[in-house]
Amino acid sequence: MNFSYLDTIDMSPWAGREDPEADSLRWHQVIEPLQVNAAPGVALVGFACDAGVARNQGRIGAAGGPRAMRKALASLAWHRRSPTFDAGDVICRPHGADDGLEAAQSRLAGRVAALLDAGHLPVVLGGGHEVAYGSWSGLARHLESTAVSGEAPTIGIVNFDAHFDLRDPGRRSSSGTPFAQIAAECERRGWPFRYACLGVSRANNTQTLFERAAELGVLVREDHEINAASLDAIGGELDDFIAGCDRVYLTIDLDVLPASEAPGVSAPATHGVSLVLLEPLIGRVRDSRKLALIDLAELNPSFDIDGRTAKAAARLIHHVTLES
Ligand SMILES: N=CN[C@@H](CCC(=O)O)C(=O)O
Ligand SMILES: [Mn+2]
Ligand SMILES: [Mn+2]
Repeated sequence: MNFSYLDTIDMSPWAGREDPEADSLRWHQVIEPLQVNAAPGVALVGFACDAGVARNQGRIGAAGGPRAMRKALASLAWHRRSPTFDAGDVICRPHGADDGLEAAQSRLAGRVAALLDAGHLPVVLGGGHEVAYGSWSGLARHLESTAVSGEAPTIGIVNFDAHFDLRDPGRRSSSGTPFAQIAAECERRGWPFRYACLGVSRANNTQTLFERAAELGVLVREDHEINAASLDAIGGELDDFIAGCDRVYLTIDLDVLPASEAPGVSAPATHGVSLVLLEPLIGRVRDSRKLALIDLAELNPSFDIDGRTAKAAARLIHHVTLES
């Protein structure tokens, strides 16, 4: 692992309220900058990038997502036991006419793979949903290097999203293409492609995307299907999906939340799936013991209202990293 970046980790977002009473710690008082040979724990990595959103004709600003998520997380109460680290940012920088997206995704993959090799649970803070291709590539790199020769790992992708993000990458990938890119990469490697996309808005995904999802055998649940009455049944489907996978990659596009709960995204959802419904489903993924990697995408602080979306993201990070 190349640890040269460890000296540059910016801990300035980790500040906030301090209570004088005992057992009153908050995230900012516990989180540490990642060190070489640190004990395995949760490792936060920022992906400061919205080049994929720009390519996808979206509202840019997601590059500010990692800092806003850290600041929202800083003051949340600490209820964990194992260590938590800030593993710095991967920053997407243009080089001349190149917006730098592929290079940034590749650097993210390297960092995620190294964190996994060191036994950490990476939580990647996006960034547009182009983060997913970098995140998954890191897990793939890690599994490749640890797998018994010739064995194809079954990575289950659980995506909470109003969108499939299965657009044809054609000549240019974007925030709308990561799962099509991963499907193609799985095919190239002879690996199974297992994808669950929950919270999809029919009104915001074309017929072609629904057809592609069907061809790829995607487990789909639309936004309006996820309600209090269906929650247990959909949770059961999720459990069955996970049972068929070796490891799970959980990716949360914050635009799965209703626009009132998450206004600070590129493409706010008119219907969405409320946090109240999302949390129990995410809890099932967490408790599966197969969760290897998490990312949160599309937080765009420039469109947020009163930090609502950043707070929702922080709450989800808190929830998904809770120990039983
Ligand atoms: N990350 C994905 N984005 C959506 C954007 C949709 C929109 O802008 O309305 C997609 O490509 O489908
Ligand atoms: Mn989306
Ligand atoms: Mn998405």
